[in-house]
Formats: sequence, C-alpha cells, structure tokens
Amino acid sequence: MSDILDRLDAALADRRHADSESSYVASLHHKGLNKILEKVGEEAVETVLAAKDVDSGDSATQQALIAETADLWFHSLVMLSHLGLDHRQVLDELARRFGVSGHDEKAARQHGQD
Ligand SMILES: N=c1c2ncn([C@@H]3O[C@H](COP(=O)(O)OP(=O)(O)OP(=O)(O)O)[C@@H](O)[C@H]3O)c2ncn1[C@@H]1O[C@H](COP(=O)(O)O)[C@@H](O)[C@H]1O
Repeated sequence: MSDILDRLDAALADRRHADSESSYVASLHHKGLNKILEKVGEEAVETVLAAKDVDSGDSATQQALIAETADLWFHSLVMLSHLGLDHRQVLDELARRFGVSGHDEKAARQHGQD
C-alpha cells in the first residue's frame, strides 16, 4: 500500500508548483490552505454520507464509499503536503500506536492529567 502512497506523494511534490490550469494539485496549493481544508471537510462529509448509504452486499454503494474515501485520503495528503508533511509521518504514528488499545491509551492520557 505504501508504494502507491510514496508515488502519490512524489507526484504531489512534483505538481505543487505546476501550472494551475493543467494541474488540480497546483490549483489547490495556489488557492491556499483554507481551500484545501474546505475540500478535506467536504470530502469527509461526502464519505460519511456514502457510508450511511452502503447496503450490505451491494457493490455499487460499497464502491461509492471507496471512491469518497479515496477523495478524502487524497485531499488529506494534499493538506499534509501543503504544510510540509507527508504520509510517512502518519504511517509512523499509526505504527507507534499499533497494539496499544485505544481504551488503554485514553486511560493513560486521563491519568497523566490528574
Ligand atoms: N488522486 C488524485 C485525485 N483524486 C481526486 N482528484 C480530484 O479531486 C477532485 C474531487 O473534487 P470534487 O468532486 O469536489 O470535484 P470538483 O467539483 O471538480 O472540485 P471543486 O471545483 O469543488 O473544487 C476532482 O477534480 C478529482 O479529479 C484527484 N486529482 C489528482 N489525483 C492524483 O494527483 C496527481 C496529480 O494530479 P494533477 O495535479 O491534476 O495533475 C494525479 O496524477 C493523481 O495521481
């Protein structure tokens, strides 16, 4: 999986300063962080709506959710790229969390606040 993420991040870096007319990625960077965040929010909402529409066993609604999730991931990667970050830091964070129960992590956080 991370092969396509590596390739996509390389493409995002390459397209960052391209011509906005020919590159959607360049046009997002050109419009700035607020536009990119607006797209992330929009794609998050569309993902939630597509998930609510999934009919178990119905491949069309499942495919619609997959497409919306891909849009969300893509725009999230553009956001990271705009801020000088990339997917590797996110994967590292997921790796760091791997095997740590969310309940245990939350309890440790709350304990630390006492
Ligand atoms: N993976 C993607 C990708 N996924 C989704 N999109 C675009 O994201 C947009 C989705 O947003 P919407 O559905 O809201 O479309 P829209 O209505 O046209 O958008 P707005 O006008 O509302 O901003 C569409 O234009 C999609 O084509 C993507 N655009 C580019 N990529 C990758 O980025 C690379 C570089 O793209 P360019 O910069 O366009 O060359 C491509 O080769 C791909 O690998």
